Amino acid sequence: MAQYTRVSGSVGLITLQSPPVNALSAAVRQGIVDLMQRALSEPEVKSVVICGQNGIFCGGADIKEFGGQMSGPPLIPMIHAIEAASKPVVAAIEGIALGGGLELALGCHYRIAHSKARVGLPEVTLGLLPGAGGSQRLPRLIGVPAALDLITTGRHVTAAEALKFGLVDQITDHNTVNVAVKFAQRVADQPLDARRISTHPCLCPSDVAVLFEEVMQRVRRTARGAIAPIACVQAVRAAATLPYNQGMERERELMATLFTSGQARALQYFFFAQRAVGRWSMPSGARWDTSKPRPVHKAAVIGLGTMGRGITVALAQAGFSVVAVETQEKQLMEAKQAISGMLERGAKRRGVAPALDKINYGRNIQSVADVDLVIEAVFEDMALKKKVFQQLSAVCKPSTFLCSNTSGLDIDQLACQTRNPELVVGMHFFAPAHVMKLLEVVYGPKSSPLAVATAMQLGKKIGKVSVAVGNCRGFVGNRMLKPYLEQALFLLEEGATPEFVDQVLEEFGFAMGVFRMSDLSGLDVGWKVRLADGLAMPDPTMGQPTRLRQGRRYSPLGDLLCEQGRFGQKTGRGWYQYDKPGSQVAKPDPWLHSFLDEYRARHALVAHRIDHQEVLERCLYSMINEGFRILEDGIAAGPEDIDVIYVFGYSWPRHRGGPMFYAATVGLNKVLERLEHYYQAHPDVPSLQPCHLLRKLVASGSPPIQKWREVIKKVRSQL
Ligand SMILES: CC/C=C/CC(=O)SCCNC(=O)CCNC(=O)[C@H](O)C(C)(C)COP(=O)(O)OP(=O)(O)OC[C@H]1O[C@@H](n2cnc3c(N)ncnc32)[C@H](O)[C@@H]1OP(=O)(O)O
Repeated sequence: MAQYTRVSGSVGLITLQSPPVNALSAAVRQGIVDLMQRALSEPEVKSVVICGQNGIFCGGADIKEFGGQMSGPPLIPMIHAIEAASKPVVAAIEGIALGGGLELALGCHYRIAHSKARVGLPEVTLGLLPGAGGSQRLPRLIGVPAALDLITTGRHVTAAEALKFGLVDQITDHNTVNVAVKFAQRVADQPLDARRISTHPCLCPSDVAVLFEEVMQRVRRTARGAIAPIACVQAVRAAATLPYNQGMERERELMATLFTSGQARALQYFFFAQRAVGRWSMPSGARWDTSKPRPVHKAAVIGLGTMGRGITVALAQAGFSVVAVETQEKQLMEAKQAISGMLERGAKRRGVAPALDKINYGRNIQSVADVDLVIEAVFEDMALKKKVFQQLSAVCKPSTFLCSNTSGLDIDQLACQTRNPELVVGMHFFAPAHVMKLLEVVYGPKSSPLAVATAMQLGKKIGKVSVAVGNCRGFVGNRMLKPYLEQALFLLEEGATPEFVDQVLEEFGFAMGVFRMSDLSGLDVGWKVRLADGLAMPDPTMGQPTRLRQGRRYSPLGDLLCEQGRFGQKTGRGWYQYDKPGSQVAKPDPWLHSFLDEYRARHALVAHRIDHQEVLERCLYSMINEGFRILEDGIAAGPEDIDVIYVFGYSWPRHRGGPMFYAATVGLNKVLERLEHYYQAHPDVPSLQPCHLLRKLVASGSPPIQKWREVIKKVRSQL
């Protein structure tokens, strides 16, 4: 909807009204069309101002409308009509002008923005391009290089930056609508021809062809298979090389391809999934909207290794007072230096003062007595963590929340060490903790909704996308990673090379294939866990068959590498070789290939040709199958939780929506059929056995992902 009022006698004020972000729904578009006609037909009205209610100009097209039949007046002619109007039209931009919202403003003759407003064309993040003339008007207004930057990245810019670009005409600290109304009065009689951006020439730098080539190469390199960024470059190239009308035609063609693409569907699903994870629930029925968090003013971090340092930085940067504890003097000094460096670099990037004074360092756990929340980040060892939790429980005030940054240990066992187990939750950060967006908030059987709500809110305050998950080995992310890693090793045993497996996964869109990723993380991390679990055998003569554990197939390949001291990048050798320890450039290693040949010969394994399809299906479907088990067990409340965890924590390509959305795209019956096929071929690999929920969903006619929760609920109620 939109509302019309006449202000100061001669200005027609059109206010967009569509909470929460005044998106351009069919009703809003109809309102704009009707009210523009009214303003133009009223002789007393000399100029028009367009604004949005509640301090928000416009969040762009209504994304909810994209899935269905589009109705109402289309955006392009609506914006053309505004630009062609015979009376000056001024956009009063408060809050945000994004996507179609900014395109609407670009159709206006003038743009006045509040100093706190942000503008941008984020369509690329939804698998689209600015298809309402934005790709043609923006380069005409601010030049090709700046337009390419904004359109291919989708980044939001501040009003100050927008003014520098010439994207807005004026910024104000006062009431933007009042300022815009006065401005509209002043320009009422001004000629409009020069204000119609579509009539401007597109000014290009002399080396524009080189610029497009460079940008296209960069975009292809970073897009990981996403098509929208490439189409964005093509659209801006059309603006730079074609007359406006032909450029618009090219924009339309490119948009038509994107609009119906699977990638756009995946990205739009992901947009809503990201927001859905904030509406968490627990199997007990506790929910985000009925559980109030308690404010946290002062926090503590125990253990200043890599994770503890990152967590301390994240907390301090968000304005929390932090007590950072490390019992070893040398470690403490090193950590202090590293944390200060991280804070200084971060502050320099953001143009603010480093939050060094937010942190108090200490070696004594007694110093956390008065904090509201503690995040334990000591070494991943249950006995050590239990000891720390006992100490914390004795030292801290009774109301302190005690959180563990474990990546997969049992939260309940830690809770049992404390006086108030209901205040214990897991807060699983991802390395580097001050950079990575994901936080798994893990509730155990005793965790209270208050503790979950508080950890979720803290996560939000430090800029994380927080997902509440249940307590099980590896939680969601690492639990699903296990079958994926396992399949990758089995593929090596059967004839593949690390390079081939990685190439297939990287072509799929992962930032790194499984072996390059393992080399980066360090092969010794998983090895230590397997040793502790009695899976990796330090001595091969100890009796267990080498490739079998508890009746299941097991690959000792990773253990054998570690026994040779090959821990990955840090030792200069792992699944690949590196020029020197710490180097990041992975090169195929002939030693490893001979090692695999010898290994296969020793175990009478006949290498066979493994193709792309087999690598993808075995690695991804085994992981997806575990995802269905996680849903069945109630560890994740819905598929969105899993997808958000995988995109933000495990570099799953966002334009494929996440593993569960991908399964829906492939077709659940196909995933089931292929898992059955592989399970038949490998009956000693239980992770390939299709789980009950997957079968149930297929039997229910493979409903769309938005309806899975209903089936999950039924399956759980039958357990
Ligand atoms: C014909 C095709 C033309 C396409 C051109 C386009 O315009 S495409 C759309 C371009 N616009 C965007 O990409 C903006 C998307 N929105 C955001 O980036 C953010 O929501 C925001 C506007 C910056 C606000 O962020 P904030 O953190 O304050 O709130 P939320 O993100 O939680 O959003 C609040 C609720 O609003 C819903 N919502 C936001 N934008 C849209 C939108 N464009 N269409 C529909 N709904 C939108 C969002 O889903 C939240 O709803 P909940 O029900 O609360 O989850």
